[in-house]
Amino acid sequence: MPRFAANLSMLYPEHDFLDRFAAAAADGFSAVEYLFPYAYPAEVLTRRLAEHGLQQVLFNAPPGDWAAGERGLACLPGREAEFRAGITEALAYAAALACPRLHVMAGIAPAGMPWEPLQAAYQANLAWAAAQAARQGVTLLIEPINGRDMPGYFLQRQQQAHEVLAAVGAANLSVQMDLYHLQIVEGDVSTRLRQYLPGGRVGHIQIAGVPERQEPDRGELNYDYLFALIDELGYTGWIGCEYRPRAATSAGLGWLQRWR
Ligand SMILES: O=C(O)[C@@H](O)C(=O)CO
Ligand SMILES: [Mg+2]
Repeated sequence: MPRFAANLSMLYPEHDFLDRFAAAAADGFSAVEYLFPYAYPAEVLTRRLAEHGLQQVLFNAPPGDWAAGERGLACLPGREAEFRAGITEALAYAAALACPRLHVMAGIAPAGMPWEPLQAAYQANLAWAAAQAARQGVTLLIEPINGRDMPGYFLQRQQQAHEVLAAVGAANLSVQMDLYHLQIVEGDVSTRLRQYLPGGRVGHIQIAGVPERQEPDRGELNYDYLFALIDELGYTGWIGCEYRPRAATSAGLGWLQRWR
C-alpha cells in the first residue's frame, strides 16, 4: 500500500503555513514535505511535527534567489560557494527535523551557455553535497522538472537524472520521480515506472493530476492504475501529494480514501 505525504507548500493553501501541519494530521496524514523551511527556526517546525505526530520526509535545499527566478544553483559554474553554504544550512535543518531526504534543485541553464560546463558543475556539486549528506545519513534527490513550468530547467528527463547518478557514483544520491512532470515531458509513465523503480534509485515519488496540477483523480493520468503498479513493482518509499487543490483541500481528498 503506497504511503502518502502531504506537500504543505501546495496543499492547505486555505491555512497559514504553520497551521497546515494540524490540517494534514487531521486528514490522516502521518508525513509531510514542503519546499523550504528556512523562513522558520527549526525548533518551530520541529514542535509542529511533534505536536501533530508527523514526520518530515522531504524538503529542498536553498534554491538561490527564488524571487528573481533562480531554481537551484547546482548546475551553475561560479556559484559553488553559495551552493555549498546552502547545502550546509539545509543539512543543519535536516538534522533538526530528522528529515532523511533533501531535494537539490539543478537550476536554470543560462541562455547560450554550452552544456559541458553546466554538466561538469552539476556533477561536481552533487558529488560534494552527497559526501556531506552521507555523514549524517541523508539521501540527496534530483528531480526532472518540466520546461513548461520552469523554462530552461537543466534537468528535465528521467534518463538524464539516472545518467547523472551513474556519473556521480554516490550511493546516497537518488531520483525524485514526479509523475506530473514525467507525464508532461515524456509520457509513457507506466513504462518509466517499470524501467526505473526496480533499480532502487528512485528515492521519492510525487503526484498530481495532469495538466492542471490539481487532485490526482482529475486529469489525463489514471492514478488507481499507477498506484497498483507502483505497489506491484515493490516501491516502499513515500508518495508526495504535490498538487494545487481546486477548493478546500480536505474536501478533495476522496481519491486518497481508496488507497489508505
Ligand atoms: O515538482 C516541484 O515543483 C517540486 O517538487 C520542487 O521541488 C521544485 O519546485
Ligand atoms: Mg515535484
